Amino acid sequence: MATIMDGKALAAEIDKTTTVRIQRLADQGIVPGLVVILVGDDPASKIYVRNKERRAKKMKINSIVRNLPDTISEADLIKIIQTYNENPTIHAILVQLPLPAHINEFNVTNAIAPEKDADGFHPTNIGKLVINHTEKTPIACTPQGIMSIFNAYHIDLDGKKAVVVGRSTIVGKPMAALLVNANATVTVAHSHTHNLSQLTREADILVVAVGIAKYIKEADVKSDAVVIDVGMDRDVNGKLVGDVDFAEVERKASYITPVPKGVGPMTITTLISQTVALAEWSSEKNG
Ligand SMILES: Nc1nc2c(c(=O)[nH]1)N[C@@H](CN(C=O)c1ccc(C(=O)N[C@@H](CCC(=O)O)C(=O)O)cc1)CN2
Ligand SMILES: [Mg+2]
Repeated sequence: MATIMDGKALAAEIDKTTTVRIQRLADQGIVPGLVVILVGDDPASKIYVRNKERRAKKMKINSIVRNLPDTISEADLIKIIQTYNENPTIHAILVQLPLPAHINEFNVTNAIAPEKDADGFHPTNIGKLVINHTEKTPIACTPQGIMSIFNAYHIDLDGKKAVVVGRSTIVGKPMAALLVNANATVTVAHSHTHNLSQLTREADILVVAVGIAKYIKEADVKSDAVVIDVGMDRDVNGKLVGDVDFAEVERKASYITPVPKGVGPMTITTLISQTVALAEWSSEKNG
C-alpha cells in the first residue's frame, strides 16, 4: 500500500514558518496586503475565495476581497487592478479564475504588476519559470505546492520519468516547467493525447489534473509510481473525489495524495507564503 502524502499536515507545518515571517515583517511595521478579485458568482470560486480570505485573516495578512459583477467590462476590471498596482499597502493581487467568457484571461493577468502577481500567472513570471530564473519569482501556487510535497517526502525527481496529465496555465504547464527544472524527463498529456494509458503506465511521477472523477485506474499506473491527484470532482453520490481512483491506485503506487487533504490545502498555503514573499521582496527593494 502506498504512503499517503498528507497535504493538510504539511500545509499546517509551512503555515508555522510563514507565521514567523509575518511577525518579522510586523516588527518592521509591514503588514502583507493581498487583494482577491472575484468576478461574478460562480459557487465553487466563491468557496475558494472565502477560504483564501479566512486563511489570510487567520494569519494576520491584510486581505481585501473585491466582489465584482459578471457584467463588468474587461477595461473596468483592468482599471481596478491598476489602482492596486499603484497602492503601496498591497503586495499581492489575485484574480480568481475562471473569468466570465467576455473577459480575456491573458489581458487581465498581464495587467497585474509582475512584482504583485500572487498567482505567478503573469507572462513575465511564467517566462522566468520556463527559463529557470526562479529566484524572487512568484510561481503558480498549485504546482509550487506539489513541489513542496515532493520535497517534504524526499521524492527524488532527478532523471525520473514524469507525466503531467493536463495542460492548463494554472497547473499543467507550470508543473511541467518545475519538473523539467528539477531534472525530470517530462511528458505533458492532454485531451488530444493518443494512448494515454500507455504513457501514464511509464511514469515514475504521475501528476493528474484532468477534472474527470476517478479517471486514472490501477491499470494506468506503474508499480511504485508517485501519484499526485490535482482533481476535485464529485462522484455519483456528490462526494468530493479526485481524478485518480484512490482505492485502486493506492494498492499499486508507492506514494499518493488523497482528495481532499492532499494538493488542495497546499495551494492556499503556498498562496499565503507567496504573498508574504512578495511583501518581503518589496521591502528589500525599497530598503
Ligand atoms: N487565480 C486562481 N484561480 C484558481 C486557482 C488558482 O490557483 N488561482 N486554482 C483553482 C481553485 N483553487 C484556488 O483558487 C483551489 C481549489 C481547491 C482548494 C482546496 O483546498 N481544496 C480542498 C477541498 C475543498 C472542498 O472541500 O471543496 C482539498 O483538496 O482538500 C484550494 C484552492 C481554480 N482557480
Ligand atoms: Mg474568458
